[in-house]
Amino acid sequence: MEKQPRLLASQLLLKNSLFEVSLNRVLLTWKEIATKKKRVSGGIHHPFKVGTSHGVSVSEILAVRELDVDSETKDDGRWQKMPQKSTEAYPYAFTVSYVERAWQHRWRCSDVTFHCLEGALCQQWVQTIREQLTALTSRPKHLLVYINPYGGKQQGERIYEQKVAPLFTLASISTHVIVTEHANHARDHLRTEAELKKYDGVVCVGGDGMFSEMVHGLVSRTQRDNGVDQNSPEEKLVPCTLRIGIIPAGSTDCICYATVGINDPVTSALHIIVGDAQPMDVCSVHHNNTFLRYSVSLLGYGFYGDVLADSERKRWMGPARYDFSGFKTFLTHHYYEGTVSFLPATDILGTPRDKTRCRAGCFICQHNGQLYSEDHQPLFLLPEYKGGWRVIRGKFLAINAASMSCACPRSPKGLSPAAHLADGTTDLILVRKCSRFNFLRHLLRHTSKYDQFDMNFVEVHRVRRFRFTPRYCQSDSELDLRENGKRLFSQICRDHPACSCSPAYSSWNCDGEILPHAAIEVGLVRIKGKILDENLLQSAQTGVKVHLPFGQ
Ligand SMILES: CCCCCCCCCCCCC/C=C/[C@@H](O)[C@H](CO)NC(=O)CCCCCCCCCCCCCCC
Ligand SMILES: Nc1ncnc2c1ncn2[C@@H]1O[C@H](COP(=O)(O)OP(=O)(O)OP(=O)(O)O)[C@@H](O)[C@H]1O
Ligand SMILES: [Ca+2]
Repeated sequence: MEKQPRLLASQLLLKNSLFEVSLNRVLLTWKEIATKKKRVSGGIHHPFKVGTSHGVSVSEILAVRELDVDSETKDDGRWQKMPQKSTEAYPYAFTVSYVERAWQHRWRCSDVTFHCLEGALCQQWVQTIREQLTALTSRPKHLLVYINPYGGKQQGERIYEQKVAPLFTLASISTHVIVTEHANHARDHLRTEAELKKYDGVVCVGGDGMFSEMVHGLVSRTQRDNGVDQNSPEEKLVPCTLRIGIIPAGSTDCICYATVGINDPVTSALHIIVGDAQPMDVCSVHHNNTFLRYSVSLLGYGFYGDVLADSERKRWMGPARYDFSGFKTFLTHHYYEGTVSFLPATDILGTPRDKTRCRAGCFICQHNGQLYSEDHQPLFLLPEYKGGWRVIRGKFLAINAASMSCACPRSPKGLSPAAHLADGTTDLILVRKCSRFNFLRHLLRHTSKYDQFDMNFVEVHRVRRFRFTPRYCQSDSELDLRENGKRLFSQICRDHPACSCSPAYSSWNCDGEILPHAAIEVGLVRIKGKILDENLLQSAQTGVKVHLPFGQ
């Protein structure tokens, strides 16, 4: 790395030892200097350096503050005792709070306090570090925060107040906090009312459902403001300018886990404070040219649709509802007949079976995402383009489209471990009808190092678009799916009295929400605008940026 010119360098006291402390535009470093003298040839005494050098990147400094010179000082509501020696000889002090990397992708806030001989020097340090922080333009200063008090274990408000708000205050971030009063409160507020110009980002405290509300609110608002019709699957969307941060307080927290690597509120708050960003693929889901929803993680029909439908009735159980409904759905072992058509992504690097894992600054995302968002009309969108689409008919236990790995605490590697966060593709996983035993083997592999796709009843394709039509597709006005499903189920079973038939329809699980149609068309959202530089590319790829990178 190019050597940066020093902004400041001083000998300061830290925990009663003398340190050489130095700041340039990139790094703050401190290294201990021994106080005892070492005898060298010729009888000259030199101070010698001991201990290792410590360093923190300026981009990961959260705050700096001066301490009072009195022996007891009040700071941040906590009374602190100054070390005896420092108050005598080094009576001025400042504290730097910074990000420390802990175990398994966790980030923590650490403090280091340096003591100075003179007040002017102390102030110079504080002021210079503050200037460095102000120059970091990607950091948010004003955030709009939505808390779902009923997500996950219903701890959203407590998590925010105890773990997140103090960190935002420390980093001088002002917030406007809204505790939601009903489902879709955050979505509708973002879509219609929120004064978005006042903020540098929006934050949700909750699970994947809350994140989905933020995506729908922000994307819809941006399209409406720019006159874009979301009902047309071919329409390019205008990218959102605000980033979305997630503080995990849900049941699955798959978006958070798959982007940051852990569902830990403090880690997420620190990523938000330092202004980290990660673009994300968004799929649009349509039914007969009518827009239904966006999806960023899982679109699942069959197993995951049935688990969700059953678990919604057991919200009172909290996160355990998924295990209960998962077990029950596993035992029912329903399969569903239908046709899946898909457009494989042929022009890309990587496959769903390779060993690469998506990380912050992922090369594959940059390469493939760019291909997808460039301002030319891809061949497959031309009306005369017939080639390339593949059609598979069959009986499926599960049809899953994972636009990201969908890693979560239940499955740390996720539904599709090699899926990419922002490559403009989704991994379409087809699990055909098989025995319960084989399906259990497949499920179990999500929790181990073994490949869940290496089974003859499972196939996986990296796709740009796909369609699903259930076999017993009734008229397009299959609006009340559940009613139709029941009617059809009883009709089929009357036709085959001795069988243990599956119902004709499952439901689509779209990021944890049930969709009202079984027949759907899905495509990766394309974004308007030319790509001018790296930064624009980041947001242009996908339209949605979260505050969270992975792999640090
Ligand atoms: C034997 C253990 C096998 C464990 C297999 C675990 C695979 C787990 C894969 C999880 C994938 C999550 C994808 C994320 C989807 C989110 O957009 C969505 C909203 O939050 N969450 C869910 O729909 C929530 C979906 C939650 C699904 C949980 C499924 C649990 C299956 C349990 C099966 C037990 C069979 C036991 C037989 C003895
Ligand atoms: N005040 C509220 N009352 C009832 N429901 C709400 C409220 N605020 C938000 N919701 C809805 O609660 C649903 C679940 O929220 P959330 O995603 O935060 O938690 P979860 O479902 O437990 O977690 P996960 O999505 O990770 O499985 C969302 O669909 C959201 O629309
Ligand atoms: Ca993807």
